[in-house]
Amino acid sequence: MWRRLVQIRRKFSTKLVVDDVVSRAKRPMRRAQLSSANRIIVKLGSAVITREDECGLALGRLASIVEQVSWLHNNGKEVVLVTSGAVAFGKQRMKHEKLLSQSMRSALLPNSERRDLEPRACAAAGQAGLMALYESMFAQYGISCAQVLLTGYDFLAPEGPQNFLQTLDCLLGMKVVPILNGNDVHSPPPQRNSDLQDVVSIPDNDCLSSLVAISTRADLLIFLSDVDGLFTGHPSDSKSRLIRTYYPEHPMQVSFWGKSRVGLGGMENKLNSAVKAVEGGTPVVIANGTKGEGTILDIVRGRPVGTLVASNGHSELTVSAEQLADQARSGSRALQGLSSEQRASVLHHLASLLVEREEEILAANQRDLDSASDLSGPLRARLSLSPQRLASLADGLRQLAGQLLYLCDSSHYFLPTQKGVVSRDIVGEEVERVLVGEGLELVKRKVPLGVVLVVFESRPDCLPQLAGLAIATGNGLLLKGGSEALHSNRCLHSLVQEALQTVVPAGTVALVDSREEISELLTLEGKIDLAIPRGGQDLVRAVMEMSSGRLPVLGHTEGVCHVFLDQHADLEKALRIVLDSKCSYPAACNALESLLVHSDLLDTPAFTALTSSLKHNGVTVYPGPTLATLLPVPSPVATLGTEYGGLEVTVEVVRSVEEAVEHVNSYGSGHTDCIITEDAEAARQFLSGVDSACVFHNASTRFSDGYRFGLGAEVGISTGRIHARGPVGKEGLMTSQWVLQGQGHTVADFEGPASTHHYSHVSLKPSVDRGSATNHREPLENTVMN
Ligand SMILES: Nc1ncnc2c1ncn2[C@@H]1O[C@H](COP(=O)(O)OP(=O)(O)O)[C@@H](O)[C@H]1O
Ligand SMILES: N[C@@H](CCC(=O)OP(=O)(O)O)C(=O)O
Repeated sequence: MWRRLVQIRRKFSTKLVVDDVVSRAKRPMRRAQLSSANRIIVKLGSAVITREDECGLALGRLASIVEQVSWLHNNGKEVVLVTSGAVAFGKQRMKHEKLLSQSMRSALLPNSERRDLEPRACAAAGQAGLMALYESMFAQYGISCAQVLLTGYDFLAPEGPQNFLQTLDCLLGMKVVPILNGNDVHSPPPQRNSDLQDVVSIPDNDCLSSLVAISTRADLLIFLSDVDGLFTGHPSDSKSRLIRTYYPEHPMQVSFWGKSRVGLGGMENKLNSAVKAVEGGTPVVIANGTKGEGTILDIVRGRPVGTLVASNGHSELTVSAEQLADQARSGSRALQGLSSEQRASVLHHLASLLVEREEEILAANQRDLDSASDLSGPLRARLSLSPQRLASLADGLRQLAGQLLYLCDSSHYFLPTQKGVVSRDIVGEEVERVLVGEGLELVKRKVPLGVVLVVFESRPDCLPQLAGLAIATGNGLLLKGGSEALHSNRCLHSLVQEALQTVVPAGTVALVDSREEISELLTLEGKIDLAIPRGGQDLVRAVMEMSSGRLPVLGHTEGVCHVFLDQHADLEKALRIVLDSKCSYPAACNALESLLVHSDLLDTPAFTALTSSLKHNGVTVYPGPTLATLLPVPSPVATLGTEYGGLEVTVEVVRSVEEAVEHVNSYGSGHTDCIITEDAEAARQFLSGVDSACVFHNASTRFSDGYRFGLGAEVGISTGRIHARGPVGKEGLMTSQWVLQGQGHTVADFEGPASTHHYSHVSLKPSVDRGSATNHREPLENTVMN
């Protein structure tokens, strides 16, 4: 059929049209572009049309579909409906008629002797019922519809598909919704592989829709069926996964099992038809038409519903989300196979590239800044890179590399050294070694998580930090940066690739381009081990929603950081700390947002000096409700706990350390909070009372950072309460593995009446040699550890 259609089209179409199809087919298509689709074909499978209990049509969902189609139609879109269900609905009607018309004798005949319901007759009966329903439903929205029944001749006749195309053009021009179906009455009963069928019959409506989409040069084809989309295997198999995006240029491994209750084609056929449509220039979404109210509108709005089958623009470099995850997994294994010296040298290489290629990086960054003229001050600050920033990123990477190389001696457990280097590699590092019983040793060692996905906003400087941490810890990494930092991220990523390429595959650290890949990656249970959204709360929430509990998510959320000025604060320290916390980088999440002042300080020159110095540095001060009642200031802030991300700060009054602690725990975000005081007891109270990831005494909140903590770099700052809290460095990307080394031991040797061994559980000193989980060790008591 396809071959013949192409032949006919070649014969009758102008060259211009054929070229147009080829160039349309090569256009890469993303979900977001679907909102500009004008001509939309919506195909409804038989299982969408009819009820599961085989008792008539599914009126509720048909009404919802008609409502959505009408909305699109009334908003200027050209919608064509392709409806199946005539045979399935007709069968239900005919069963009833047959029962009424047959004699008692034939009703009692065994099944084998009864005549089957003739599908063509069923189609004739069902089609009339269907159309009557569509007519009355569309009429509710003031829309007329028309029936167009097609056979293979309409496409393959010598004069080509002109006849029906002209009809469709005319109907669409008159704002009538065409409702198409195969003309089953004029077609032989469907028999696949029959020559006759290839000539006159269209195998099914998936195929028909695809032919119509190509011939009418539709912008979008939607297949509504009774499953959520294309799965890797049978949808009810728990191991199967919904494929979010399918690029025909990179076919994926999919297995097909059966059809819907009443469907004709099956999913394999649907996918083949979709691929043909894509080759003809029309992207396709396969989605569930049996659930949800707004599936069609969601698809047209570009939401991640169902499976998008679309061209990736024939890019050799584009691979599916799943393939990206697989490549990162192999990359992680390759990294783990390297020595710590090798990984350290990759980090040094990357550090040098950041400095040597400064000009190239800053030029790419400038392109982003130029096209982000509408970005607010704080976001612009996050986006911009500088020679100093690149130098400190390079420094951080060298710090990370340095941490991979340490000496072990008897007086200091780990010391950096020039010679006699022994690896203290975090990959495989022993954390515990226990003699379980005679000859049976248990080792707990650190291993990388595997594949980590980080979604970050605005800040391109995250990229080398994240890549550095992944390289140091042997993790594969998938990165998705904000579109505003596209050029900077691409440039920095190419440098990471350059540093990596001689030792591990390029896919070890991959840059993900599109949002839909993210929504697909976030469903890849078992392929991605941790997702880290690094940005505002909206991003964190969106990532959590998209993964819907399938992947662990490490939330890096907002930073509503406080500084509390106790009554025993040293003014000179207070001034330095407050200004540094607020003004050194106001867009950072560790910047000061709320200043709490002890009430005893209100009428002192110290307070006046502090507020005027804030004003002098361009900071706008917003009074809290208590301050507003005590001083003649403008009206108070509407809400406490705001993250300004700019040169603004809330100032509020508290009467004691307890009140300060209470305030921070109520309005803070659990990020970083600081007390400025010379009173050791007040400091102790604050540090033990405040329940945040980082609590400081007499130090700027801006220290809350992986680099400044000596972690080399950070994945983000976790305000969650799991083991990775505060600035998350290498440790946050590791998990552990237990290794048990026995000599034929059984549990029965230790437990039960015939036991010969007993549990000793003696702690041994962990080995510092990587991969030495089997070495015999001395008991911990006998070894000195500083
Ligand atoms: N890999 C797969 N992914 C999704 N669905 C599949 C797959 N393999 C088989 N199917 C079956 O395909 C059916 C949908 O195809 P089909 O019967 O042609 O539906 P329709 O009547 O909507 O055209 C589903 O009900 C599902 O059971
Ligand atoms: N012309 C037939 C269509 C059969 C068909 O293709 O069904 P389906 O696979 O459910 O889309 C009918 O109306 O029943």
